[in-house]
Amino acid sequence: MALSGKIALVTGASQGLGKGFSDVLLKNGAKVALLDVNETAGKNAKADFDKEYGEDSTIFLTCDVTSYEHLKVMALSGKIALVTGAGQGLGKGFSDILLKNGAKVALLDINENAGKNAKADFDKEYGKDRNIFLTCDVTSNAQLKDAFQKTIEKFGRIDIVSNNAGIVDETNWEKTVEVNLNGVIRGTYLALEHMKKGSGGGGEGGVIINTSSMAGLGPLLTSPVYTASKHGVVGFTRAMAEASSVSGYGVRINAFCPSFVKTPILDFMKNEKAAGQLGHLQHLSDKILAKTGILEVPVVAERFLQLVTDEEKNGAVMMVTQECTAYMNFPKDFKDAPKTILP
Ligand SMILES: NC(=O)C1=CN([C@@H]2O[C@H](COP(=O)(O)OP(=O)(O)OC[C@H]3O[C@@H](n4cnc5c(N)ncnc54)[C@H](O)[C@@H]3O)[C@@H](O)[C@H]2O)C=CC1
Ligand SMILES: CC/C=C\C[C@H](O)[C@H](O)/C=C/C=C/C=C\C=C\C(=O)C/C=C\CCC(=O)O
Repeated sequence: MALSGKIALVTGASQGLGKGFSDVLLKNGAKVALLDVNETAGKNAKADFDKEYGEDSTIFLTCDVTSYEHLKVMALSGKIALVTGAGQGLGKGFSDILLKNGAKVALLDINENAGKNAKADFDKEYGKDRNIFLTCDVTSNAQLKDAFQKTIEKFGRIDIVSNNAGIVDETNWEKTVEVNLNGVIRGTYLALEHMKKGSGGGGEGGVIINTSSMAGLGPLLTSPVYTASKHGVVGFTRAMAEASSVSGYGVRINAFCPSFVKTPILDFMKNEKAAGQLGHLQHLSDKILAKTGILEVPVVAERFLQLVTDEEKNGAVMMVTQECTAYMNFPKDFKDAPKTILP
């Protein structure tokens, strides 16, 4: 069992030599990601290997090696991800695209029903062993710590963390800050404990994506506290990214800023109870939405994957709107900041 604990990736793995190479790797204890452009043949090869070595020993990924982009995301084979707020909406979309591209995912959510339903959906699509659901409230350090620990116990390590859980509540605004900003800070610090390289940690590096919003870059007038929490996520992420780089942690930390996306969170725009002091501005919500439009989850998830896999990006802030996907250019120096000079 010389290859015990090793992870292999084989292209053209569904038949011929590729299948033979995969077989010998499996026989010697490795786990193998089987890549092939021929989906039927690939699934048949996986079924053969399942019988011989167990379901958990291989994954099959449809992959055309003539596409660099395609191959690059396949680099998620064998990677372990943890996603907060994964039961529905964007977090479920992010988990889906990570699983589709070969990662295993720990799904964390405070909502047990949503989390269990998401797990059941993913079990059908990707097999039971590639995800776990853990009930977890990101406002509790103890629960979040425990969820990181359980992910390590199940999958062995963590490579990708998506601090995504978020709410809109301008009435209980302290909770909005507690979930959206403090939850992201907690998740980032715990992720670094497990992922950072060097003397301070035994990790292997990785990437953290913190979900902010376009409301992290400019004001959303119906939701000032939400806006503040998301601006906080951008500032924290950028500073931590520099700190990670200077400290040699090998962990990239980026912020993700979508405009409105069709998920249940948008119901809050019509919910008077969540409007706090600004109920009188609620009639403007429809006008704002009509102006910006509403994105679909799979489109936004593709962009998220781009940010996860682009190894050049650390401290990047990606915005996603109907018009474009772009990285924000912030001034590097006070002297470069756009300004109006007063007499
Ligand atoms: N949908 C949109 O228009 C946009 C959403 N966002 C952000 O994306 C993230 C995800 O939002 P959506 O999927 O749209 O919302 P959603 O409401 O559909 O999903 C949020 C998930 O987070 C979970 N959650 C809430 N509080 C939690 C806590 N304390 N601990 C653990 N899980 C918790 C919920 O149970 C839910 O499953 C949020 O941070 C949100 O602010 C950013 C830009 C646009
Ligand atoms: C570079 C920045 C340029 C322009 C930004 C605009 O000026 C403006 O400030 C834009 C804000 C846009 C926000 C868009 C969507 C955000 C949605 C969410 O984060 C979550 C969804 C709903 C919460 C909203 C609510 O219920 O009030």
